[in-house]
Amino acid sequence: MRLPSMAGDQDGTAQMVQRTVLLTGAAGSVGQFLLPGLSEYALRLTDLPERESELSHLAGEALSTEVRTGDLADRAFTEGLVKDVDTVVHLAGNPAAPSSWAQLRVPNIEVVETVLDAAQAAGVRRVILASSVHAMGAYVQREQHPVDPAWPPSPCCVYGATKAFAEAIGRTYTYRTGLSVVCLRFGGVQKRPVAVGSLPSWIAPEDLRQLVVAAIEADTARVAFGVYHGISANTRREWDTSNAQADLGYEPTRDSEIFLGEIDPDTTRGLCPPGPLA
Ligand SMILES: NC(=O)c1ccc[n+]([C@@H]2O[C@H](COP(=O)([O-])OP(=O)(O)OC[C@H]3O[C@@H](n4cnc5c(N)ncnc54)[C@H](O)[C@@H]3O)[C@@H](O)[C@H]2O)c1
Ligand SMILES: O=C(O)[C@H]1O[C@@H](O)[C@H](O)[C@@H](O)[C@@H]1O
Repeated sequence: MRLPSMAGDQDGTAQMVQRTVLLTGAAGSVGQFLLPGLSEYALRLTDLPERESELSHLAGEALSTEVRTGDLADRAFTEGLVKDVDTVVHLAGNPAAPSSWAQLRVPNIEVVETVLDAAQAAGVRRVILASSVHAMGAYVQREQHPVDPAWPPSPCCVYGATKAFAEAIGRTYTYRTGLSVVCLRFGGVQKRPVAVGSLPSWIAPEDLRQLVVAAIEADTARVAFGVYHGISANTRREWDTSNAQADLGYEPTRDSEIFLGEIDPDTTRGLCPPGPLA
């Protein structure tokens, strides 16, 4: 599958241009599942300096893959990183739920603002934010589902609240600057679900790749801003993905149910029950 974008030449002739996609947090768990789906793009992979060897390994021999390491909290580094980029797929952050505000403030709040600000200043077309079902986890914990992505955020933990904030600041950037922002609320990104409790919110690597490519490719005139649940076609799903189908053409193909007979019988969901904040 080729995914070219069309751009006008100076003489008016249409030309195929390969998009440059910046993947942050590329050495992380989601990044490694996602990368094989992005082979049609010119890629810029980034992560912290201590992950440089993993990044170089991931980049392999591919000529169109560039590696840059640094801390996204460093504004000057991030400003340089987003130059000449078409789409930022922003995965970097602290994915641990529950975590304390002190552990989340910089990676999940300040870095998001830095990335959005640098991206809009550099003329980036779209930023895709890795959000989470934890932004809506309290609905599921109260058995209110399927969760409609248009409902107000109802985080089950501070981690989920940082994701809801990221969605809100993303929407602010779209409104004020025209930067397109697409927020994908991933469920559990795993090769296979680990327990019965994670069957409803599993997203298979294949569906993750399809969803992110669809989010990169969606026309900005149609989708300036959007929030979508990133979940496979699970028999037990508690997350409405119909707007992802309507807006992005997302057609998940995997169902966690096929693993039922071979996983841990624990029915605890990955979401956070009420209790102390962290
Ligand atoms: N793993 C899941 O199932 C899941 C589900 C929902 C949402 N998410 C979200 O997806 C994203 C990726 O999650 P993951 O599981 O791959 O996490 P991960 O911890 O495996 O990877 C995150 C990466 O971000 C990098 N990073 C963190 N702070 C950084 C900074 N200041 N500058 C540069 N790099 C930095 C880390 O070094 C790491 O490699 C996160 O935003 C997470 O909240 C993950
Ligand atoms: O980061 C997250 O949001 C994810 O964390 C994982 O541990 C959970 O299994 C998954 O359900 C979450 O969606």
